Amino acid sequence: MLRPDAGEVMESRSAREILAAVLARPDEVMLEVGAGGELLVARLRVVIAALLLVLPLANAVSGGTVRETLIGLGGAVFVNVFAQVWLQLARRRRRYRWLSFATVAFDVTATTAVLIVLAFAHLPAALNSMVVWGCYLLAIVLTALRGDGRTTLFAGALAVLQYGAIIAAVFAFADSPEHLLSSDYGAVTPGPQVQRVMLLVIATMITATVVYRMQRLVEMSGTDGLTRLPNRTWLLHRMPRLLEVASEEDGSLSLALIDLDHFSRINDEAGHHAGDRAIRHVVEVLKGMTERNERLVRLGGEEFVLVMPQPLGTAWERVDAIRRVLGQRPFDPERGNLEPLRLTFSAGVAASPHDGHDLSTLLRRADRRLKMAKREGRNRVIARDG
Ligand SMILES: Nc1nc2c(ncn2[C@@H]2O[C@H](COP(=O)(O)OP(=O)(O)OP(=O)(O)O)[C@@H](O)[C@H]2O)c(=O)[nH]1
Repeated sequence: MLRPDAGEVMESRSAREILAAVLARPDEVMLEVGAGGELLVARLRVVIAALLLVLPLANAVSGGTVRETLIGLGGAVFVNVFAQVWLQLARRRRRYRWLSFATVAFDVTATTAVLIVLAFAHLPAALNSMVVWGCYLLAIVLTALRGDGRTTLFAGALAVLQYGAIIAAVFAFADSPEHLLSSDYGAVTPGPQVQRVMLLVIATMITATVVYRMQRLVEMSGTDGLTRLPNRTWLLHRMPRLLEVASEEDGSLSLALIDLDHFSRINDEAGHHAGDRAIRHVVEVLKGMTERNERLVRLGGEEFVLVMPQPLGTAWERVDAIRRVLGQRPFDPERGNLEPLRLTFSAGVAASPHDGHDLSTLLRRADRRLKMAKREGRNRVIARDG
């Protein structure tokens, strides 16, 4: 039977499942991607804030009142100070879980604050200034870079609530219809305001869909198609953070490079399809033996990595126990009169901080030990050089 590929699984999700995915905390790889997005948004905010400083000066030069210029300048300085604070916090990637919610609240509320200031100067400006209102849309759309559907829905809900409150307040404060007429901004009427609120809702839905799609693509790019295990991309994205956490907690992190022995023989004798099934059989056994805090990754071909939050000695014992269990569970090729085949693997283990502090050093060490295990006759696990 053909397995549906990841793309088909993605398409067949119900609306409720999609909503649940958008509301869920993103996976670790997506959080890493989102932290990069937060930093990008923070840098963009610094540039926009710096441009805002020019506006009050332009107002002064073009004959604006001193009061207007000072209010504008005060607002621009306020936004610049916060933009710098958000940038410094975003540089400490993923240190603060609340950061993206705080920055989203800031972006939306800063827009609302400007509309309120405009309302005090000229009531219709609060509801008919397209440029400032457009900042709500920007705040919502930019949440796509954070890759977290929860911040998108938060931005949308906050924008709708705050703008809805401004609409209610403006209509409540306008004593007569003339108060809602402006030569610069036109007439303020309820119809277009409802449309604007609808546009905010639509922008939120579109952005949430983009986030959902991005999350699924990242998930697919980090998943191996044959075994559904995390793949090399996942390892490259995730390991630096896992190593960082282990070092912060003064713990060890071990990595076992596992390579099936004489696997080409299975392909030669039983065929490529049986080879695929043999790989899935091995993965089933390995997955059955791994614990909740361990991660099994398919690096490529018949090569796997097992990541364990254990020191070197314990990790060696774990992998050797898995090796013995695999030896007791032969693979049935279900073809002709071929007997069940006993599959074995060789493995090299390396650990942080014992053997190194980064992924490439650990992989190099583990590979050296794996090669030694192959040379010494296969079906063994080696955790030390020489
Ligand atoms: N069926 C199948 N075969 C694969 C897959 N990926 C890699 N292989 C095969 O795995 C075999 C790996 O062969 P080698 O790297 O020479 O090593 P080996 O035969 O396992 O021998 P040693 O590693 O030296 O013990 C090749 O025949 C590949 O075609 C896969 O996804 N499916």
